[in-house]
Amino acid sequence: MIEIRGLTRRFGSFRAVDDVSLTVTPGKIFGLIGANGAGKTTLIRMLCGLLPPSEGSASVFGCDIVKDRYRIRERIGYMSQKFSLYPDLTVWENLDFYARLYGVSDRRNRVEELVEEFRLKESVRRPVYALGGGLRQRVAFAAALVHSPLLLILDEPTSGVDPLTRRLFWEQLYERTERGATVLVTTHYMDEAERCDEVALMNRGRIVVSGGVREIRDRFRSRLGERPSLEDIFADVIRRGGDDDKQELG
Ligand SMILES: Nc1ncnc2c1ncn2[C@@H]1O[C@H](COP(=O)(O)OP(=O)(O)OP(=O)(O)O)[C@@H](O)[C@H]1O
Repeated sequence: MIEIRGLTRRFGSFRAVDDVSLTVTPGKIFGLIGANGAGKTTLIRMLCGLLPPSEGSASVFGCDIVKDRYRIRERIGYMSQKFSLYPDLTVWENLDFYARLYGVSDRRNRVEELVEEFRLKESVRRPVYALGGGLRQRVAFAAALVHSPLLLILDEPTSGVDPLTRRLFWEQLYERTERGATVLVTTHYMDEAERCDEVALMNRGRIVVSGGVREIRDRFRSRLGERPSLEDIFADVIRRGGDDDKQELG
């Protein structure tokens, strides 16, 4: 679904993303984990065709992120950290706007479906500026799904939202993957990392651990005990300088 080979993005001499290679398997939830400034958003913006790479290459749905960027953008559902909704429009108008933008054929039905799924019924006539943070995130998530994309790229969708909304988000992500979609999600919540099928930990622009959650745990078992948490594993790798885990643990 996503193939990344040696992707690098420099800002001046600073490498925000540094020689990243990754594969995201179709139908899975892939978690990109890392502290603030690790390079997650920069990597995602390149994958969405919003920022050209300095070096390396990547493909999404087999489309090149530079040459075919417009085709990629049409086919993914991207929820950025930045506020993507129109504050003066109502919830319904925002969803309808995005449905129109993506050429959704039965707009009314699709918007109604999303209102139902994201429990927005009471808020449909309210302007977005008047909504609380959790509700706004729900609307932004619904907007990213309006064209039923097969790939969802979500940049910290649960940052600052209430526990109920977080649960709703995760239920939605499981449901989407069950229906065949693929999800790439960034987070710095470790409990959310544990909910993913596959994860990659980013530190200072580089991927320092990646793989299936179970497989990563197995790799670290001898070193960190019977059932190490991802938090223990990530803390251990970063403490030891990041890049050396593969050489040391094989
Ligand atoms: N346009 C830019 N110009 C210069 N530096 C940038 C630019 N965009 C990002 N950076 C720098 O690149 C680094 C990685 O930023 P990025 O936003 O990708 O990190 P992140 O892991 O997504 O963190 P956060 O969770 O805070 O968004 C940071 O040090 C940031 O200051």
